[in-house]
Amino acid sequence: MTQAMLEVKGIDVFYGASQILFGVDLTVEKGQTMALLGRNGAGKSTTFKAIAGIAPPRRGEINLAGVTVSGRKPYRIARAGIGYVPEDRQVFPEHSIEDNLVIGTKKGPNGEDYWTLERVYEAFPILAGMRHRMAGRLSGGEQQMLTIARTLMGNPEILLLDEPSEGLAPIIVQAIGDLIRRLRDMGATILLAEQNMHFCLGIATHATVVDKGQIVYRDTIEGLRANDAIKQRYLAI
Ligand SMILES: Nc1ncnc2c1ncn2[C@@H]1O[C@H](COP(=O)(O)OP(=O)(O)OP(=O)(O)O)[C@@H](O)[C@H]1O
Repeated sequence: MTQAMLEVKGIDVFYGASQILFGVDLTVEKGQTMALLGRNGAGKSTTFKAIAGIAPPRRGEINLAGVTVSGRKPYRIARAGIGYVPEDRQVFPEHSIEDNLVIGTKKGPNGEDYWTLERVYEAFPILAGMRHRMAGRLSGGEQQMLTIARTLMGNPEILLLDEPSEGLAPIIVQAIGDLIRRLRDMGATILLAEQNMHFCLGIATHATVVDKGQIVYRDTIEGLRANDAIKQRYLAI
């Protein structure tokens, strides 16, 4: 049996006294692009925050390549190989694109150094063309790309993308989609949270649906595409 890259096992997450996640199970195998779908407020971002160690689960555990990472501080989880790209694009605005990328440079947990400045510029030609521009002067879509690129510079084992298409113009959404597809085709392991199911249908290989803090469905993306009942019930199309 192949070992899962990411295994979320029965996590309960609370914000203060309110329980937000109820026994969430989620598995991502190496090389999969898993879409985590659900309505606004369903618990997608909270699941990501739990994995990244920002909202530590009260029960359950999270394993990366068989090693338990839940309970560690966020920086140690990042160092273990979880590359988390939060919803709010976080760039260093007073620094150039190139400086932002260099700041993110790190070998992977097993010494991997596939992602170098050169390779990132190859994958993100739009960033290469303006490498000396201040990050604060980029558009929202360009900042989103820079945040993804900077996270890749840390050579993560798995990339967590929280609603990368949110608030962006359709043409930029398409460019971000093309980029994620390229990463997928290179064999990257990706967990992608989205409200926009249509965006995921052309990108993801698998889908998990969360509703009211519980997992209600998991299948291949083809399975989801063919399942009108699930789409209507949980994804409001
Ligand atoms: N810091 C917080 N304190 C209390 N409740 C919160 C907090 N953050 C989120 N919630 C609540 O947790 C639930 C799940 O939110 P979450 O952000 O995980 O949903 P989501 O599926 O990512 O939706 P969105 O698309 O809006 O980001 C919502 O009911 C939300 O109101």
